[in-house]
Amino acid sequence: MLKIGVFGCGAIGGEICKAIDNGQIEAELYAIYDRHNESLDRVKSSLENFDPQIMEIVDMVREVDLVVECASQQAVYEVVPAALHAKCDVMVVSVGAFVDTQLLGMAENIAREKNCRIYVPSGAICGIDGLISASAAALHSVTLTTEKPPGGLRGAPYVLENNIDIDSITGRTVLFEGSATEAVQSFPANVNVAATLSLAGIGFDNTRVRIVLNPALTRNVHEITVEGEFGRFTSRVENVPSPTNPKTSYLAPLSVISTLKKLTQSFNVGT
Ligand SMILES: NC(=O)C1=CN([C@@H]2O[C@H](COP(=O)(O)OP(=O)(O)OC[C@H]3O[C@@H](n4cnc5c(N)ncnc54)[C@H](OP(=O)(O)O)[C@@H]3O)[C@@H](O)[C@H]2O)C=CC1
Ligand SMILES: O=C([O-])CC(=O)C(=O)O
Repeated sequence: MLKIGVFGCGAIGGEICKAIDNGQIEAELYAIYDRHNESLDRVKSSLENFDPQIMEIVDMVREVDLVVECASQQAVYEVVPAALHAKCDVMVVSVGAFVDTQLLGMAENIAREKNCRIYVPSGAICGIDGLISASAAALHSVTLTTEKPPGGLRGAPYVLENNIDIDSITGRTVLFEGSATEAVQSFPANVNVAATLSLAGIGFDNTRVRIVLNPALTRNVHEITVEGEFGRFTSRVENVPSPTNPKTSYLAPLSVISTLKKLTQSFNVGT
């Protein structure tokens, strides 16, 4: 049975652990880690069938077959090289870290050398399957409009650096327009989806991103438009936010769970 380690036990990590524990994913939850003991305790007490060991990443990668990073962009720098050097596969959720071309190149090189896999789930967006299919021919443009209520954007570096008082904004307001490169650096915990789109499509510099604050919303909305030789598609998802982290949509952990299920199933549907 696939031995999994989960690095980061917040909104996403907690759901993944539960899905392994209740048998939705046929794997062993071998190890977990988080920098907060309360998060580790919360996850452990939610489990009925597994009693994972708490392990720092250096020890975790020696024991498991796959590490799931669901912590932060900063954690990707620690988790991905450690896993790959130890010949351990890795699934990355804080995908925005891959805007760093040195990190991305290094990860690809080590993975090739060690014959390991790096998995990036679709996360909180719909349409990655179509974009990947379309990318087999020429792509002309990829754009993402992310629209969130204040809780989904509060605390982002861009908001803090520009002294934007998001709680005083009463109407729908475009906060940011630019490349995915700038977007994932300015909103590292809000638009990792822009990085996933960039990696699947035409790269970080060519993927256009608009971030909109909408106090009237209760959901996190991501709308994607792709144009290319195949034609044109638009996908729109109205995501229920996670109860413990309003920045994170519930679809994100579901996407990780489904990607993990794919690894353990013999029959797989979708691009
Ligand atoms: N690809 C996608 O579509 C999506 C990606 N994400 C990203 O996924 C990641 C996880 O999201 P979510 O579960 O909601 O986040 P949470 O904040 O709920 O949980 C993450 C946990 O990991 C901890 N953590 C962060 N960095 C480290 C580290 N270096 N070492 C140890 N523990 C660490 C956090 O601590 P602390 O609070 O102190 O940082 C927190 O306890 C985030 O980076 C988020 O931006 C989210 C939604 C969609
Ligand atoms: O969960 C979402 O809606 C998107 C998100 O936070 C991210 O991509 O970082």
